[in-house]
Amino acid sequence: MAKILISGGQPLQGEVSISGAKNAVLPILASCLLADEPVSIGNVPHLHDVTTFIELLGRMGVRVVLDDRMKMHIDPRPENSCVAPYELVRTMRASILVLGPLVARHGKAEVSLPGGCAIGSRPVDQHIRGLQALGADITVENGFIKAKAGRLKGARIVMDMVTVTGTENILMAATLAEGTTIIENAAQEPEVVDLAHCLIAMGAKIDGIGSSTLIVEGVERLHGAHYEVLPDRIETGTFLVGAAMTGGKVRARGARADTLDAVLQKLEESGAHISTGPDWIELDMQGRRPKAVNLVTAPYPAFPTDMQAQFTALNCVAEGVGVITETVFENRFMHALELQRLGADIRLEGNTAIITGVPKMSGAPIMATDLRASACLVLAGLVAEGDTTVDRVYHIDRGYENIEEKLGVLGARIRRLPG
Ligand SMILES: CC(=O)N[C@H]1[C@@H](OP(=O)(O)OP(=O)(O)OC[C@H]2O[C@@H](n3ccc(=O)[nH]c3=O)[C@H](O)[C@@H]2O)O[C@H](CO)[C@@H](O)[C@@H]1O
Ligand SMILES: C=C(OP(=O)(O)O)C(=O)O
Repeated sequence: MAKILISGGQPLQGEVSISGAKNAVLPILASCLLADEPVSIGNVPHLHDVTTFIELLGRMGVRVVLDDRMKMHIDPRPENSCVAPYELVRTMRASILVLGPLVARHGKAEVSLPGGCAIGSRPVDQHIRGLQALGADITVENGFIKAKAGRLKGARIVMDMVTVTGTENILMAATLAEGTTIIENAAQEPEVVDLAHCLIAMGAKIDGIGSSTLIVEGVERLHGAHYEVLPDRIETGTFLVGAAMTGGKVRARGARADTLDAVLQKLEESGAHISTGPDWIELDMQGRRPKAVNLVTAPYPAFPTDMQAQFTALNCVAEGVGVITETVFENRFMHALELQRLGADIRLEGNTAIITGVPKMSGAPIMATDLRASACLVLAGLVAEGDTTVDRVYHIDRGYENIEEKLGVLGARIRRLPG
């Protein structure tokens, strides 16, 4: 299994370009199943999850071609199967996003239950309930969600909790339903907004984008379109935290500051100087050690759970005591044990981590348990004295494009050791 080796101690300095957002491109790829013409997508990140999603679309007979300008062309027309098999779904939860489009356009879908993962149980009851409200007949049998429907019918759906992919699945299905669908307590994440804009480019009628109430007027068909994916706010935040932890100065190019308010606010609280432009964000720590920050994760626009692990790493080497509370997933502190192996002082109390910053951590072999945990361990390796090897880096490849190359350009001493 490949590992990443980091020799700590170098401040991150320079410019890094930000890739398209994983959590936007995956629902956008799923939305192509709704169209009856080819769709092209730009700013597609090279990620393991994208490859898996393309394989999943391929199993459904969808043709996906990458042109020489790195635009992806997706032709959904030769559909011949509506099954998302376990071996693909189990490696990527976002596979559940084919459920809404398949049932809306083809009136049938069989999607393997995604199951639990390292960060929590992650049920899909809200996806199922929402699609049932639109008229789909859904059963769960032999580990598969089996859905059948005629043309879906618009409905008012109040989500029990804010769910990102749940909102996306229902939103996509509602675009082809007859009549009006109102989704209350909808997720407001920038990736949901990006999906809505892509659906509009394909001919959907959606109001309330970016708010907690989405109103969808169903249309007969969605047509082809071209869409450019939003820059990845979590990748951006990860590099900025790296700069803050190492006392460095980094400019993230192709980044969107307006999607990162809560994160930038916490970085400023940690002592960083932040400047922004229309498509860049610069963080300057001026060689200082960060100050510890307190934060609570919650749905957008509050602090994102996908940045929690990275800030846990920052607090490990900060001045003072930082308290981090995770409210979105029930088991998202797996990185704490690994950080302790590097010498971090972390006390876990239920869904809260109390972190007392230490002046120095020291390198050790550590193991990634999930995507953002692996990013946090790489960041910790950048400041730990000596060598850190992070094992199971396949997690990081799910969501970060060329992370070791990008960090290398910023001056980190990092390389991949083949498995
Ligand atoms: C591909 C993608 O976009 N992944 C993101 C998405 O995951 P994902 O969409 O899976 O996360 P959700 O927003 O659905 O989860 C939020 C909470 O709702 C619960 N829940 C969700 C659905 C449901 O039917 N029932 C239920 O109980 C979950 O267990 C969790 O506690 O949003 C998360 C929260 O911002 C991010 O961490 C993930 O990176
Ligand atoms: C949890 C994440 O992704 P996923 O929902 O795809 O597991 C993430 O991006 O941090």
